[in-house]
Amino acid sequence: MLKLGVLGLQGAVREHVKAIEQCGAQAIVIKKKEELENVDGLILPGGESTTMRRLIDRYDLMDELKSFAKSGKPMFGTCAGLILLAKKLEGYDQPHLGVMDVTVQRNSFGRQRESFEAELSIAEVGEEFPAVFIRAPHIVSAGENVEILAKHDGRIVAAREGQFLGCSFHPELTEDNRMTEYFLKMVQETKEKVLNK
Ligand SMILES: NC(=O)CC[C@H](N)C(=O)O
Repeated sequence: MLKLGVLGLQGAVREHVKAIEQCGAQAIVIKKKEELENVDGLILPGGESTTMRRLIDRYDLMDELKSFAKSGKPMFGTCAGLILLAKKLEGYDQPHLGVMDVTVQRNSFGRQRESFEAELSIAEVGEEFPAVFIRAPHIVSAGENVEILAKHDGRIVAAREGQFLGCSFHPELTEDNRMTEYFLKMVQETKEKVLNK
C-alpha cells in the first residue's frame, strides 16, 4: 500500500488524512524528521504559511524537507503548502523550501473574498472540480518546465513541475477526491520507476 505523509504541524491535516484513506492509501502524519523516511510522497497542507514555517524551524525539519524534495519523491502543496514549495514569493526576499519553479503571491483574491468556491476545469484531473479558496495564493508566473493545470479569473491556481504539484485551493475540503487521486498516481509512478531501476 502506498504511504503518504501529511506534514502535521498546523492547518488542514485531518482532512487530507481522510481524503488519502478514502483513496485507499495509508496516511501518516509527519511531525518528526525520522517519520519522513517512511513515506512515498508528502502533502503540505493549507493553513498559515508563516506559522507553518515557524514550526518547521522549531522542529528542525527544513533540511529534511529539502532532502525529501531532492530525493525525487512527489510533494503536493495545497494553499499554504504551495507557498512553502515556491521558489519565489512576491514581496519576500527568501522562499521557504524554494523547490518548485513558480512565483507565488499570497492572499491574492482580495479581502472581501476571503473564501469562495469555484468550479474548475483541471487538466489531467477533470471538469467541474469544486475548489474551495480560503485566503488563497495564486501562481503569478511559472518556469518553462511547469505545466499549468488550471486557472481561475485568469490566474494560475494549479500546476505541476515533475514531482511537484501545487494548487491554490483546498482539495481536501470536499468529497471530490480527484486531486488526491491524481497525486497518488504521481506517487505510484515514481515508486514503480525506483523499483524498476
Ligand atoms: N488557506 C490557506 O492555506 C491560506 C494561506 C495563507 N493565506 C498563507 O499565506 O499562508
